[in-house]
Order: sequence, then C-alpha cells, then structure tokens
Amino acid sequence: MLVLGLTGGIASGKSTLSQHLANDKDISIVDADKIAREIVYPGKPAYKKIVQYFGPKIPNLVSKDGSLDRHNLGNYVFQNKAELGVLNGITHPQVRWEMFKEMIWAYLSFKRIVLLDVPLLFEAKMGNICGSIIVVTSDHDLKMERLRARNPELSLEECESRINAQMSDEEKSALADVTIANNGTKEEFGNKIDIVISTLKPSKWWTMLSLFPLIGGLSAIYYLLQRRRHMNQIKNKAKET
Ligand SMILES: CC(C)(COP(=O)(O)OP(=O)(O)OC[C@H]1O[C@@H](n2cnc3c(N)ncnc32)[C@H](O)[C@@H]1O)[C@@H](O)C(=O)NCCC(=O)NCCS
Ligand SMILES: Nc1ncnc2c1ncn2[C@@H]1O[C@H](COP(=O)(O)OP(=O)(O)OP(=O)(O)O)[C@@H](O)[C@H]1O
Repeated sequence: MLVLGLTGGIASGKSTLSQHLANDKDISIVDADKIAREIVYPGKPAYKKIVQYFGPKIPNLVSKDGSLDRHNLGNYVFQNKAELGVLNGITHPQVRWEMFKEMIWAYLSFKRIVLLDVPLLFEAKMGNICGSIIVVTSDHDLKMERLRARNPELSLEECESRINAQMSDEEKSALADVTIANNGTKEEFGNKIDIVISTLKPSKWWTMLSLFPLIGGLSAIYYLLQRRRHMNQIKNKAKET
C-alpha cells in the first residue's frame, strides 16, 4: 500500500482533489481537517482542554449548543502564533492517533493507496511516513477569491492571516514529489489528478505483497502464544508427577 501525502495552502484545492478520488475503490482517504473537527466535539478530552485554556481569553468561545465557536477560536489563534502553537499542541497528538487507526484499517482493507489529506503535513512533521507527497498550489489571488467565496464570514484580513499561518507554496513544493497547480477549471484540475494517480498507483500484486509483514507478525505472535501454552502444560505435568 502506498501512503500518499496530500498537502497545500488553505483553499488550494486539497478537498477538491480528495472528492475527485472519492469513488475510487482502491483509495482510502484520511481527512485530517475532518478528524480535527471530530476530536473537539463537546465532552471530548481536547474540547475540555481548549475550553479550559482559551475560555478565559476568548469571549463567546462556546456556542449556545455547547460546541466550540470555530470562527472566534480561528480568528484568535491565526493572529497569534504562540496561541496557535498551544492549540496545535492540544489537537495534533489526537489527530495523529486517529489518522494512524484509519491507516491501519486501510491497510487491512487491501487498499492500494491511503491518501493523507493534511494541510500541515510538513509543519507537523508527517511527511516522513509518506511514500510519496503531492502538493496542490494555486495563485495567491485565486486562493483569496476561492476562500472568500467558500467562507463568506471571513474578512479580507482574516483570510490573509489564515494564509500566512502556513508555509508558502514554494516551500511546500520544494519538499514534495509532485506539485499540481490548480489555477484552471475544476475539469483541468481533475485531468491532472488522474494522470498523477495513474502513475503512482501500485499494482494489486504489490499491495498483496505488502501484507506479508502483517501476516508474518501475526504468525509470530500465534507461535509464541502456543509455545507458552505448551511450556505451561509441561510445567504442570512435571508438578503433578
Ligand atoms: C482554528 C480552527 C478552530 C478554525 O476552524 P475553521 O472551521 O474555521 O477552519 P477548518 O478547521 O475548516 O480549517 C480550514 C483550513 O485552515 C487551515 N488550518 C487549520 N488549522 C490550522 C493550523 N493549526 N495552522 C495553520 N493552518 C491551519 C487549513 O488549511 C485548513 O484546511 C481549526 O482549524 C482548528 O482547530 N485547527 C487546529 C487543528 C489543526 O491543526 N487542524 C488542521 C489539520 S491537522
Ligand atoms: N479549479 C477550481 N475552479 C474553481 N473553484 C475551485 C477550483 N478548485 C477548488 N475550487 C473551490 O475553491 C474552494 C477551496 O477548495 P478546497 O476546499 O478544495 O481547498 P482546500 O485546499 O481543501 O482548503 P482548506 O485547506 O481550507 O481545507 C472550494 O470552494 C472549491 O470548490
């Protein structure tokens, strides 16, 4: 199975790329943004920590229904690097753990590719676990235009501070294996994605071979358990005689 990293700046087109591949049965998509939203549902450990730390600093951090007001929290942390670091420190370990579980599931489901859609793939040092990395780029003005259309509640300054909270496209591209520019139509973007994926997708045989270490590991555990049982039986017999 190929662990394929997908990253890029805010509103560059990562989710659009993932959606384009959503119906491909050989690919499992792990969406870090979705996981990051789920681990802060009311009552979850990360939720409690965020409310405890940011509650006294951000008015109206918690909405009437008890959920976090993500707009208020975002505005606060994207204007303050140190506070963004605190939020990352609370959320990232759990995001990593949930991603790891989804990756194991993809491995056991014979997927040929597990696609890790992670905006902060390099910042969170997750690039090392990827066999290959795709970076999606788009021009700054297009990003702003798409971001404002998708999130009309954000002001121009808020959009800028979100873009500036991440590494630049150039820095990300330098660390990637493949860069896909998303400056044209969605159709053009889709065609580029298909070409890249068809060259990266491992064969079915390779996918089956990659299960060998798992089968080997499980066989070794089974052998050791059987051996322990056998030794205990011998010990018990020796005691009886
Ligand atoms: C700050 C929060 C509350 C803002 O929520 P909001 O609903 O407005 O945005 P959403 O979560 O949909 O993220 C939108 C985009 O913002 C960018 N972004 C999100 N978190 C971060 C971050 N910590 N640093 C830089 N950029 C970020 C990403 O490009 C992401 O795709 C939220 O993004 C958050 O909890 N971030 C911390 C967790 C995290 O790092 N998530 C990213 C995946 S690991
Ligand atoms: N080629 C395109 N033409 C027109 N609109 C596009 C194109 N690509 C993406 N978009 C739109 O731009 C917006 C941002 O794209 P998308 O959500 O895929 O970015 P993202 O990188 O996942 O963003 P984020 O980091 O915030 O999660 C979406 O509303 C999407 O529909």
